[in-house]
Amino acid sequence: MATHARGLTGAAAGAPTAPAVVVRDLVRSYGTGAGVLDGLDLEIGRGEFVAILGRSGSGKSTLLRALAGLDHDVPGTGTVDVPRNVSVVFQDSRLLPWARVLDNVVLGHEAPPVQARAAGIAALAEVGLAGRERAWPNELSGGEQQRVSLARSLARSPELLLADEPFGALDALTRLRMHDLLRDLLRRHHPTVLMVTHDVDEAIVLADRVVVLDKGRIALERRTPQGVARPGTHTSTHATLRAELLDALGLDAGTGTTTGTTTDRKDTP
Ligand SMILES: Nc1ncnc2c1ncn2[C@@H]1O[C@H](COP(=O)(O)OP(=O)(O)OP(=O)(O)O)[C@@H](O)[C@H]1O
Repeated sequence: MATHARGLTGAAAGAPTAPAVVVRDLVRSYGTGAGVLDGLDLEIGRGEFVAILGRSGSGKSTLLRALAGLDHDVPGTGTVDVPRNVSVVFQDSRLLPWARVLDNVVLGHEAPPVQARAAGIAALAEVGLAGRERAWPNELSGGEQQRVSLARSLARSPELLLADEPFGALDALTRLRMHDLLRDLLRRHHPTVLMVTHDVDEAIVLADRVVVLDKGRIALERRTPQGVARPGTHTSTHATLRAELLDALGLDAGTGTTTGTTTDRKDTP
């Protein structure tokens, strides 16, 4: 069976340069067919932001769920090492409609109630929702609900933030505002981030490194212009990288739009 080790052990735990996430030979298969993940290897450095692209059904969410430890019912092998404190943000904010905003943020928080509420109030202020603590989720816009979702993650000071198409349901303008907010939050909190997205441009402008999944393995990985090049890697300009990623996704670079190029486009009639 696959293992999901919480917390790095041994020499890795004490070494400042040790990766935050280490995935080795990860196999996941839902049925009797070919594995959705087929011996995938991935390392993510501490504080690094990795975006995962891939065609629909390429296994992006399956990988994210494995890192989140949410896949105990999925047969597979391999090892996943992640930090102890992991938060997940999904495409839909998953707020409880019967709980006020602050209660949604602190629900399940491990700290004593007073500290949890203080952390929740601070996190809501950080995402620009100071004063909305007592609002009900249905009184908020989609973008505001996603801000609450980010606040809920932030309030837990995660070492690893996993995001599954966190801005996928938002309109283009709100999405750009959320990009600015996320950058701002990451500058202050420095978690390690793995974000699944269908948007090639979003991946390039936000992440340090972009990884393309195909047939359950990594087909391509590239540093972005803002990513720090390491020995053995190369850094491209946005346009070059975009063309390269689209090619790896089997898309034509000419299909881009002003709001971003999504990897879903081929599947859309
Ligand atoms: N619970 C499940 N039971 C059976 N098959 C599943 C299950 N979850 C996912 N799959 C299958 O595994 C494959 C990979 O799914 P996954 O959700 O990881 O893909 P994805 O790359 O995130 O796709 P998308 O971009 O469309 O969200 C798909 O073929 C999907 O149908």
